[in-house]
Order: sequence, then structure tokens, then C-alpha cells
Amino acid sequence: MDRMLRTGFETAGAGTSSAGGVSVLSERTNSERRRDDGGADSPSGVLVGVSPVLSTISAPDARAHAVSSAEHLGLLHVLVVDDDEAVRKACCEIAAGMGFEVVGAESATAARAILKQRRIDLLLLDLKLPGGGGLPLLEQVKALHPEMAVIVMTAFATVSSAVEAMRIGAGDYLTKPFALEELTAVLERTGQQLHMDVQSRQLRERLRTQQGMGGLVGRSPEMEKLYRILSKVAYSTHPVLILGESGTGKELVARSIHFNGPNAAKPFVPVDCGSLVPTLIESELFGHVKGAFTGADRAKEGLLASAEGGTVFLDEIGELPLDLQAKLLRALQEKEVRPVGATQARPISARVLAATNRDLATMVEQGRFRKDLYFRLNVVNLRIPPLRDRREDIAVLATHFLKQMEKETGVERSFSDSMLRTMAEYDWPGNVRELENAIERACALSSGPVLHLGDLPTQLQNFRMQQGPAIHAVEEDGMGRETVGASQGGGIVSIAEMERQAILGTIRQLKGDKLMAAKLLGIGKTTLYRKLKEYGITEGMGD
Ligand SMILES: Nc1ncnc2c1ncn2[C@@H]1O[C@H](COP(=O)(O)OP(=O)(O)OP(=O)(O)O)[C@@H](O)[C@H]1O
Repeated sequence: MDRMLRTGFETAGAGTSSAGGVSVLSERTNSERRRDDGGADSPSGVLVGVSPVLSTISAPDARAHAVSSAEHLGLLHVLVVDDDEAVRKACCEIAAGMGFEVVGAESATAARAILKQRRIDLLLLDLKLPGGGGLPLLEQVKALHPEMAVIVMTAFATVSSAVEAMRIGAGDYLTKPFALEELTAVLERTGQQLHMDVQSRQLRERLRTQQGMGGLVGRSPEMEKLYRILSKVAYSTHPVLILGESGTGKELVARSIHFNGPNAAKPFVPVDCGSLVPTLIESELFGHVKGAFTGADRAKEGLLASAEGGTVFLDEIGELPLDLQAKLLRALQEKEVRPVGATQARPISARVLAATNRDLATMVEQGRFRKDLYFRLNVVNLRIPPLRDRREDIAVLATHFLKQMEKETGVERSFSDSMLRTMAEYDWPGNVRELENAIERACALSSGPVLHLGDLPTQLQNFRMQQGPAIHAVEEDGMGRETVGASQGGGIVSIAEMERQAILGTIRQLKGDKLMAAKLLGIGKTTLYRKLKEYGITEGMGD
């Protein structure tokens, strides 16, 4: 065992032996004693594993300091392995104060037993353990639990073993004696890293379980082609230009590229170039220094810099004014931005993805978009086809949105055949967004578990009407099967007959819901009942 360390805690431990040997508590005593002696406080704060050098931080202060600096750490499990009881207990106390769940072990054997029984996320390991030391334990841990974070503790004399430990897989090391701040800093750093690792693992798991890929739903050949390109570009750093009509999922594709890439844990910063106030676009994108313009009462970081190693998604890039296109190009080429009013540029490290529903090539020809910027952004392009060109995705997407609503509302619903048919035939000019909104609306309006035509927005109902009586004139063939209403007189159907077929067909489709049928047909309830009376139908029709 390291002599300096033992000496330190023998002294420090004096005040704690009966109280469980928590060294920080004893240091408080020492601190007080030192102050009484007129000694100066150590500028380095509490030292762990060293003789009573004392400090400006008392035990409760130390804990408060640790807790406040790491409040955001969730429940991570720490195992402290050190045969020196005082050091072990001090580390346990500090880590517990930071919000970790902590357990201590005095030997490699005790540590192995604990590792077999419970989940450990972070191992704080003294390399100088009796009976073989900590390196064999570290090797074993890394082989069995490669995701476990390890911080090794070592004495000056054995720094070479710390190097060896890092080679085996330790993430950090502390040289004894170390200050409280060093321990809290390394624990906090490692804790944050662990959180990021866990989050990105969870995210990837979530993405993998979706139909389609990366949160994108759809199994049409067009989408399969898109997924193939997407999985390739996700791991590169090239700019990608995402093209597609409004609502086709350009932002979702951008997110998917980011969250499937190596920097998924870094920020994803969407910038809607179309909605930025023209006079503020430059400062929004590049930032500004204090006093750069009236109202700039403090410096502000720009969106390009704030992504810090992550992804900036420039949506509606076609809307960016020409002068800012030039500045953006310079920023991308030089990999640095100059905040408004600044004399110095600052480096940027984010990947850039851009999207537009405009025809950028034509805009370039017309001189409305810079050719050099177009080439810069268009290293790889991904074109998302409109929904009408991949109709097989409509039902899959509709079902996906219905399931989402089910999760939100707890109500299980299904589509009527006629609603599904209408959705499959409609052109969806607003693409997936329009479909998503239509399903949400239908769920909000519907009174029963089956969603009907009448629950769809007016444009879809009008579309259905324009398609002629085919669906509305659904009649039964006497065997309970739906058939399209037969026309009479060589394909010519009288208006009265069309009306009759439309009314009866709709009521049947809606399983007798006359109120909804009237709503869908755009006639009053009284008119509907009068018509039914004319047809000689006064009851039935499914109700
Ligand atoms: N393939 C898909 N799978 C699941 N949801 C999708 C898909 N495509 C789009 N969406 C959903 O449709 C909505 C619109 O998508 P998004 O905002 O990505 O479209 P966009 O092309 O960026 O639209 P705009 O051009 O108007 O900005 C979002 O709620 C998105 O989650």
C-alpha cells in the first residue's frame, strides 16, 4: 500500500474511526484544528489519500459542492475497490454525495463477488491491491463488461501501471494523493460520458425497432432505396442535400442521418431558413458579439457554432438570401464563422445537412441560388418521393399514425374499408404530414372504434365524391359482399338513382350511422330521413 496514503488516512482517520471512518468528516476536524493553529488553508482544497492538509471545504460543503456540480447525474452504480479503508470510505462518501449509488470492496475477490451480483456502471479501482493487484481485475472486467467505465487510482511511483491500465481499457486515472475536486471532476466527467453512452444506445435500440429505418416508416421500393443511401451517408461527414415536396419527411430523414451516425450524442440543431427574420439571419446563424447592433446587449453564439460536433440542419435552404449564401459558403469552406461585430473567427465542427422543396438547380440557372454553394451542399443528395408515387406506404403509414394515437389516447381504433380505399387513392399533396393530420383529426372526430370516410377532412370527402358513385353506391350482392352499384340503361344512371345509391351506400358503409352519413353527404338530418321515407326505408340499415 502506498505509504503516503496510509499516513494520510491514519491521521485523517483519527477523527472518524468510530463513526465509520469517513475521512472527509475527519478533515473537517483537522481543518478546524489547523485554523485554530493559525495555519493557512490549502489552495487545492480537500486532499483524499494524504495527510491532513486541509482545506477551505468542510465536509458538508464538500458534499454540497459535489452534489451541485453533478445534480444531473442519474442513478449510476459505482464500485470503489481499495484495500485502504479510509480512502475507500472517503471515495464512497464523495461519490454517494454526487448522487451515485455506491458500494465498496476491500479486495479484488470481494469486488468480483459484487460484480457477479449487481449491476456496476463505474469502477473506481486502486491498482495496488494485495494479492495480484488491480490490473488482472481490470482485464477481467473489460472482457466481461466492455461498456463499464473504469477509473484507476495509482501512486506516483506506479504511473507506468496507470498507462498499462489505460491500454487495457481504463478511461481515466487519479494519482494519489488527489484533491477532492480532482475526484469529483473525474467522477462527473465519467458519469456524463456514461449517460451519453446509455442514451445513444437506447436511441439506437428504439430506432431499430421501428418499421422501416431510423424512425422512418415505409417499405416501398422507393423508401428501401432511400434507406440504403441513408445508412451509407449516416457514417460519413459529407454534406447531404435532402430534396422532396413539403411534408415528405425531409427533417425526419435529416434526424435519422444524425441519430444513426457517430455523433448521435452531440446536438442536432434544426434551422428553418425560411422563417428566420431577414435582418437577424446572420446573427442567428453566425452569432454576434455584445454591442454588435442595437439590442445586442450580450454576446450570442450562432446556431452553426452551437451544434459543436453535431449536425446543423438547414431547412428551406432555398429561402436563404444571396448575401448570406456567400457567407454560409465561406463558413463551410473555412470551417469557421465570424460572429457579427467580431474581429476574430471561431472554428465550427458541425456537419451540415440541408433541405429544400424548391428546384435548386433551376434556381441556380436563374441566378437565385449560388452555384458554388449548391455544389458544396449537394455532395450527396437524397430525394424523397412524394407519397402518391409510393402508394403502398399509405396504409403502413396510416396504421403507424393510428397506433401512435392509440398510445396517446389509450383508445384502440381501426379503419373502415372505404376509408382505407379513399386514402390509398387520394394524391396527398401535403404528403405524409397531410396523412398524419388526417388520422389525428379522424381519431378526434370519431365516436366509435371504426374510423369512417366521414371522419376524414373535407378535401378527402370531396375527392371521394368526385370519383363518382362507385364507392358510395356500394350495394350488397345478397351474400353480404360489397359490390359497386350496378348502373342501369347501358351505363347511364339517373341523378335520382345516384342519389339513392349514395345515401343508402353511405349509411351501410357507416354501419347505420345516419347522423354521420348526413354529415358526410353534406345534407341535413331531416332531409336524409325524408329521403329514406321516400325509398320506403323507415328503420334498419345497420342501426
Ligand atoms: N416516412 C415517414 N415515417 C413516419 N413519419 C413520417 C415519415 N415521413 C414524414 N413523417 C412525418 O410527417 C411529418 C412531416 O415530416 P417532416 O417535417 O420531416 O417533412 P418535411 O419534408 O421536412 O416538411 P417541410 O418541407 O414542410 O418542412 C412529421 O410529423 C414526420 O414525423
